[in-house]
Amino acid sequence: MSSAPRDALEFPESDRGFLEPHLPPQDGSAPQSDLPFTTLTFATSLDSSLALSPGARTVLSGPQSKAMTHYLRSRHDGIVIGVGTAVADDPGLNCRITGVGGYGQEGLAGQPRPVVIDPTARWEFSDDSKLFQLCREGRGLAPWIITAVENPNSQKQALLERYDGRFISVKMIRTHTGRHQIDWPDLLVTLKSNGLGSVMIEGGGQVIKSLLSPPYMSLLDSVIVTIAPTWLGEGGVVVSPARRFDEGGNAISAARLKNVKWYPFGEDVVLCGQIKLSD
Ligand SMILES: NC(=O)C1=CN([C@@H]2O[C@H](COP(=O)(O)OP(=O)(O)OC[C@H]3O[C@@H](n4cnc5c(N)ncnc54)[C@H](O)[C@@H]3O)[C@@H](O)[C@H]2O)C=CC1
Ligand SMILES: Nc1nc(O)c(N)c(N[C@@H]2O[C@H](COP(=O)(O)O)[C@@H](O)[C@H]2O)n1
Repeated sequence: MSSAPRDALEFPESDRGFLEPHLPPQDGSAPQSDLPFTTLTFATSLDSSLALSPGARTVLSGPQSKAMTHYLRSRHDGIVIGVGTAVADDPGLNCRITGVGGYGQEGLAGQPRPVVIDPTARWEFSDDSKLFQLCREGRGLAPWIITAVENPNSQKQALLERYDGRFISVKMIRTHTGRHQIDWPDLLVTLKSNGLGSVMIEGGGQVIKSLLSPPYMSLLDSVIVTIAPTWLGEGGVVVSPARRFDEGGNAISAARLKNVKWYPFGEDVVLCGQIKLSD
């Protein structure tokens, strides 16, 4: 054991039990699959915003639900975010729960692999980026960057490789508006084949919106949302999936949860459930 850094978080045993049915099984009871156990998890305001604006790092979770998110990180092998979040937040994407590697334990056991979806390899990370600071301090893993670019910038490649991160080039679909659209099953299979048996997808808005659309929402095993008692107001990064219509052309709900449980957590409430796929 080594001493835990000052930013270590506590998440007591007594708070962990309720999450267990919503987490990747620890007893090997998960069915054999090419796909990882996939959890969608994020924090939202009462007006369904993730952040004050696309470029603004915004604290929504209170101390208890923040610690819960770090516990979730300890229970998944990878954390997936979009490049918009990487650029806006310069995130750490490590697990800061006391007892994991770098937080009271030698090595990096319990640290998730950060995975950044960056179709055009536009993220201008450097040695000063938070992720690499944490790598140097032995408190986190280097990112894998998912891109459609076949030969990304060699300086960026060298920096990534210095910390044992890498670019992973995948095929992406181009939509009629010219945007890249990841093939989610293909990405998840790639992550599993690279050793990530479970992943949590944290956001941001575009990532969540695309995952909450058919057919991709069926890939989600679990959804865990922290709801903070605040309205961020107009101009926020809103989570609102594309509209859906029934055969008669009437608008229907875009996505719905089943097996829902609500847990008050400090001033926040944590909502756990699974995607309801049909009536
Ligand atoms: N409250 C919370 O829990 C969280 C808040 N955030 C916030 O969200 C904001 C960023 O959200 P966004 O601007 O929506 O950015 P984003 O993180 O969703 O990234 C958008 C970019 O990622 C790529 N991307 C996303 N989905 C893709 C797909 N399906 N296929 C291919 N490429 C895809 C594209 O390059 C796109 O431009 C930040 O302000 C951040 O702080 C982010 C994560 C969690
Ligand atoms: N659970 C949660 N609550 C919030 O209030 C948030 N703003 C986020 N954001 C996500 O966490 C990432 C930051 O992680 P580090 O603290 O830097 O490790 C951020 O990039 C979002 O993915 N999440």
